[in-house]
Amino acid sequence: QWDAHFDQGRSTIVHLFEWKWDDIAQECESYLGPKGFGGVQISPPSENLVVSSSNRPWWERYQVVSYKLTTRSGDESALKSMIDRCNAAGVRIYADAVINHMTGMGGSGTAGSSADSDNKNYPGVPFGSGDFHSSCTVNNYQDASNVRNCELVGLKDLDQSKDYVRQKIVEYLNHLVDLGVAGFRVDAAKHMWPADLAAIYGGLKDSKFGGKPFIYQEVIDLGGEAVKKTEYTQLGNVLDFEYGSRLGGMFQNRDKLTYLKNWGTEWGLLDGLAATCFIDNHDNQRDGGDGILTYKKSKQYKMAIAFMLAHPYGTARIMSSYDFNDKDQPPPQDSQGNIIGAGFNQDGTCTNGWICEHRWREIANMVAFRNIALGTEITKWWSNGDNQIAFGRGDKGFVAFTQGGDLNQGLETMLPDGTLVENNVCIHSDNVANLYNNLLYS
Ligand SMILES: O=C(/C=C/c1ccc(O)c(O)c1)N[C@@H](Cc1ccc(O)cc1)C(=O)NCCCOc1c(-c2ccc(O)c(O)c2)oc2cc(O)cc(O)c2c1=O
Ligand SMILES: [Ca+2]
Repeated sequence: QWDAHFDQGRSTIVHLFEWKWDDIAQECESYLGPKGFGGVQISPPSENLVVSSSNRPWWERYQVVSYKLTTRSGDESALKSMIDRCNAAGVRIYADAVINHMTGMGGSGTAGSSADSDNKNYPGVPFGSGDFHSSCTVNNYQDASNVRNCELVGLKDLDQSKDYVRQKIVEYLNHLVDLGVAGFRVDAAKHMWPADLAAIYGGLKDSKFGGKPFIYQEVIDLGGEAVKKTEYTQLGNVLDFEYGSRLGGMFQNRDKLTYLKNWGTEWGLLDGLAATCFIDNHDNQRDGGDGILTYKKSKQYKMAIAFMLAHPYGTARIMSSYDFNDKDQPPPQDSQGNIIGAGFNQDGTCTNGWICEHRWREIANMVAFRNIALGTEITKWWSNGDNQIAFGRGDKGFVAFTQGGDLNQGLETMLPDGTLVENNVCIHSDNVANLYNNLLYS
């Protein structure tokens, strides 16, 4: 459950948030495969409530109505076709699995199923009131039972201790394994008991790539709560929210870059073998506060992403967003509520309101850097004791970062003599000229 099943020489996941299946298939073949991406995290493929009242907000995809595979991203045949095309391009697919709850609102879903949330009745599965916890509210993060056994913001809370509930969830996840997914991002894992998740993961078929599907669990733990991220690491990987929070601070001058010399578990991060790391995600890029770097602060964001991809720690995931101003804003859509996918400029950047961070040169090239450096450790760490650092990865690559003015320094590397195939990349932040070298040697 800790193995992402990446194709040989690939290592990074991109979250193509709210993309349609047909567009993902095309992106796998035309960009992600050729550029060496390892996998795509897709939005929840399960039927969700149509929330017209708020103009189809992004979070409607987390309002589960049934496990039927029809959403605004496409239907089951489009999903199957996309998975096959991406796997053929060397790009794995990880499905966002929303299995803690069902929608907290009544109405109908993207596959036409009805949801009667007041009576906890979801005929599309089917689930009935006996399959849910009582309707207490999650309101005390100091009480682990409250967090697991009550309703998160009104979402009806499934009781995964029940055999029937486990069976329906396992059936859903195994259906996706049959379609060829390589694993799952487990939404709101913090709100489910590790023992129940263990039983569910235990029921999963082996992936088509051999061994259990890759599991990476969303456990929002920034310290101070009863539920700990370490409770889930023996079940699979865990998305470490401290990673993006701490690194986002470092690349906003919160502290001196020199302190990144021991970046990893000494900073309170999970063991790298159990950690899926990221700078921002679909939720905290909207309401994570200023400490979370996003595409909106592109200079610092690119530096933080570059550091994440240059450093050997964890399994890296990058966010690919659409532009938004208010936190509920839906993906680009037409008047009928159909998602309008990205278009592409001559230079490969995206149009139609999509940011496509994964196509930014500095990010895409560092995805390649990470692949080239696989299996190597940090070598030749250098710092000026303040806000300038540099390090190599074995004899495969070398990077330098500065938040303290131009870096004029001879740097010792283990790189063989060779020709520079990528020139320097200068990132000019608001205050000082930052230079980070993205040196790729053939
Ligand atoms: O902002 C949102 C949605 C956020 C969200 C969605 C998916 C995620 O994976 C996530 O991490 C957050 N939702 C809006 C709108 C909303 C949605 C549903 C609802 O019943 C009420 C309001 C909102 O204002 N939500 C309240 C604050 C965010 O509280 C949510 C959390 C959450 C936040 C902080 C935590 O420490 C934590 O453990 C859980 O997880 C969700 C998971 C879901 O699967 C669906 C959800 O609606 C939510 C979710 O509302
Ligand atoms: Ca729960």
